[in-house]
Order: sequence, then structure tokens, then C-alpha cells
Amino acid sequence: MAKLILNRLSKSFGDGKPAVDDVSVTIREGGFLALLGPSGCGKTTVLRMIAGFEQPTDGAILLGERVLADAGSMVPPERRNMAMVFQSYALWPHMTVAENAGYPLKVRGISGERYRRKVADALATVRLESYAERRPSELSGGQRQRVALARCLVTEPDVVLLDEPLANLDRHLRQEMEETFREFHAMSGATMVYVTHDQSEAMALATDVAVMSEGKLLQIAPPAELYARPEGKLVGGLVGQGAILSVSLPDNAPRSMEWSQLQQVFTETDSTSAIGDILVRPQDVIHDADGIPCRVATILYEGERYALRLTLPDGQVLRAYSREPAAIGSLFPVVIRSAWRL
Ligand SMILES: Nc1ncnc2c1ncn2[C@@H]1O[C@H](COP(=O)(O)OP(=O)(O)OP(=O)(O)O)[C@@H](O)[C@H]1O
Repeated sequence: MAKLILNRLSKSFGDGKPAVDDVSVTIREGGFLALLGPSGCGKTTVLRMIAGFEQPTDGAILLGERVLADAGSMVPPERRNMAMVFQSYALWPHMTVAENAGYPLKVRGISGERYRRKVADALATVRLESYAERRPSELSGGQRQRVALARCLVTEPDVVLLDEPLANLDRHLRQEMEETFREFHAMSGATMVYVTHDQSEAMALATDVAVMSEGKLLQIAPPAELYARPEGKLVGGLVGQGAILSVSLPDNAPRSMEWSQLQQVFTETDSTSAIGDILVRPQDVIHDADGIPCRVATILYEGERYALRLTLPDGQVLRAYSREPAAIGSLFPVVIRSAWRL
């Protein structure tokens, strides 16, 4: 196994804007990368190029030193030692769970004891040993997804590619499957690339998250860093809960701002300073009689707390949490403990 490298990768489908535009990413061996972004941003096209279903128009894909694809050459999908898991599972309905899981081995001419052992190991990894003789129609959605994972494990792939694998499952099952994916990643040791438009899924699963928009890579970072230090409005708005406020900032404003600096921003409007965006997380908005005089716009009971939308004196919207209920329209002064300049 080796690093998977996307080097200045681009893909155009004819005229118009390229679907993937100059994307460079290095995924360490055994890493788990989530490609995150809104519909149409190019993430599936990146995955399909890694799998070998599409050829790059520019740039290259390498596994270690080996060039898998560039504009002039392509290693075919079956010679990349990769496995892909689809949203639709793509299981054979007439085969049992064990036969489905073992199918890639049959294709490769592996049989006998070796075949049985590999299938049994793969089913054990996804905890489906006792379902070996069932057919896909007799399984739940989560169990079918696990068969698809087992089928991908039997070939011991270097790289596993997952295209929105949880999109068809309900919320409860998604959480359970997130656990399965984490276990699967730990046990297989494979490098994984996971496409999703769900930020919480990406943050929960991956070791690194690459955020894409309109074919371009906006930022790549481990989840905690992406949350704490997003680059730009798009990433800031996509990752975690928060409000983006447009404020006039002093020239020397640091990226991470505290109340002592923010207080000035909200009280002194200096018409000569530049307008900039700051990201404020709801947990950093604290109810305080001496704070900015906001008003409650909406309130939503979330079980353990209330989620508030507050209106700032200039009309912009801020999010906050509160343990106490508050009346809509009432005064709710707040201190902003910290904010991140985007
Ligand atoms: N085979 C194709 N021919 C022409 N255009 C394509 C083809 N495949 C993708 N595109 C275009 O490339 C762009 C990126 O598509 P892609 O499927 O990679 O996005 P995505 O981020 O995966 O979206 P989604 O989450 O909706 O699947 C889109 O504008 C799409 O219409």
C-alpha cells in the first residue's frame, strides 16, 4: 500500500466549466478522506476518476510511485486493486449473503478452503456470520450495506471508494452504520475515500475532510481543524452550526477574536475600516446583561436546551443556546466569547 495522490486533477465533459478543476490532495496510506460539498460540486467525478471509470483531462492520479491515470494513460479499474461501495449496494438478489460477499473471489478464480476462509473473515468483520445463507431481500438496509462492505473486504483492496453509502438509510441507522464504517476502516487498514454532502457524517468518520465547491478544492484539513479554522465563507457556512456576520474590522484584526476585541467591533462603527466576515458559534454566545442588545427572533426546544435565533441591533442574525426559555421579541443581551475571522 501507498499514498494516494491526486496531482492537479481536472476533468471537463466538453465545453463549459470543468466538473473538477485543478484538485490536489494527498491521502496518506490507511487514511480516511471525506469529499464534502453540495450537489454538483464534482466529488463523484473525483471518485470515478480514482476508480478508473473516468479519465482525467489534466493532472494525474498516483498510488505511491505508480501512475494510475493522467490525460494520456489509464490503468483499467480491475488492475487498481480498489473496491467501490455504492449507495444502491448493487447486490445480486438471487445469491445468498455469502455468495454475494464471495463473488469478487469467484471472478478471480479463487475457490476451495481459501475462498471459504476469506468469505467467513469478511462476514465476521461486518458481523454478519449468522446471516450467511440469507438472501438480500431478507435483510434490513443496514445489513445489505454490510454485505456490500464484506464483498469489498474479500479482495483486500488498497483503496476503498464509497459513494454516499448512507444516503438511503434513516437517521438512526446512519449512526449505527457510521460505527460500522469506523470499525471497517480500522480492521481493513485500507485507504478510504468517502463522498458525502452531509457535513456531520464527514466530520464523524474521516481523518481528513476535503471541501469542494464548483469543481475546486476549497480546504482540506482534519475535522477538528476544519471546524475551528475554516477558510472562507463557504467552508465556514458548511461546517458545524454558526452564524456568519458581516462587520467592520480593524486593520490588524487577528483570525481568532475575543470579546475584548469584538466589543469594539459591535459598539464603535468606524466607517474607515474594512468590512469582513466573522463566524460565531452558538456555544460562544453567552447571555449577559452588559452585552450586545439582541432580540429573540425564534426559539426551538431541542430537549437538553433551547436553540435561539437572535437579531442584532443592525438586523443580522446570531444563533445562541439557552437553558431557559425566552419570549419571542424580548431583549436578550449577549457577549460573544470568541469568533473566527473568515
Ligand atoms: N458523464 C457526464 N457528462 C457530462 N457532465 C457530467 C458527467 N458527469 C458529471 N457531469 C457534470 O459534472 C459536474 C459535477 O458532477 P458530480 O456528479 O461530480 O457532482 P457531485 O458533487 O458528486 O454531485 P451529487 O452529490 O449530486 O452526486 C456536474 O455539473 C455534472 O452535471
